[in-house]
Amino acid sequence: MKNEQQSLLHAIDELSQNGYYIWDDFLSPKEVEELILAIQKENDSGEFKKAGIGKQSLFQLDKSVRGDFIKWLDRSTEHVSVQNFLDRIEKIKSSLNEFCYLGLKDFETHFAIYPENTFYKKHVDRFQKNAHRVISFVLYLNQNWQEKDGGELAIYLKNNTHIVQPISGRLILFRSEIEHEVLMSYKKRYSITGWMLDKDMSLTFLP
Ligand SMILES: O=C(O)CCC(=O)C(=O)O
Ligand SMILES: [Fe+2]
Repeated sequence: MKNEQQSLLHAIDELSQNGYYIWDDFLSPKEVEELILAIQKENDSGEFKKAGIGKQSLFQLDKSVRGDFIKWLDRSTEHVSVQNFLDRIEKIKSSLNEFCYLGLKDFETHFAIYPENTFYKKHVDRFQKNAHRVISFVLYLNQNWQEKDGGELAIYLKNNTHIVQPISGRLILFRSEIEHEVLMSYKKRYSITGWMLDKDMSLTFLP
């Protein structure tokens, strides 16, 4: 059994070699449970908004591209489970800077709910108008996920496609310029998605 520091170093090593890393049991079932309760509470109080594509003036809503609903997260959250998750991500970010000199300055993250029969078409997270996303991460919160539920993440690597099941407690990290897609989800799908940035979040409107 690896200790926390060894797991972290292993993740960073794999991420830098392969461009992505799947970290199973990143959170315990109890931690996942608490995050699901937090998501449901926010959703019940109407905090989720239909997700758009593009930034600022380019922002648009288009159900034929993505069907998820999101709620942005930050440190002011009342949910301790979210604060703990943000701390874990912060630690990965610092280690990536320490060992890979990525110069990451900040990260942004949101809860995501994909209702039944929704998807997110093939895209990249880093593009001309959103050039500051360096590493994407997604934590999955789908207890008892089964093949028939769908909603897998397809990542399109140079020579092969990797299909990632959105299993509870699993974190995936990948370079934001890699093409990827959320396949049709036949069951309500919960996750936390985020991006590590090479600029302070308040400055990302700058080139
Ligand atoms: O939920 C996932 O598996 C990926 C989500 C995604 O690609 C995005 O929000 O940009
Ligand atoms: Fe994405």
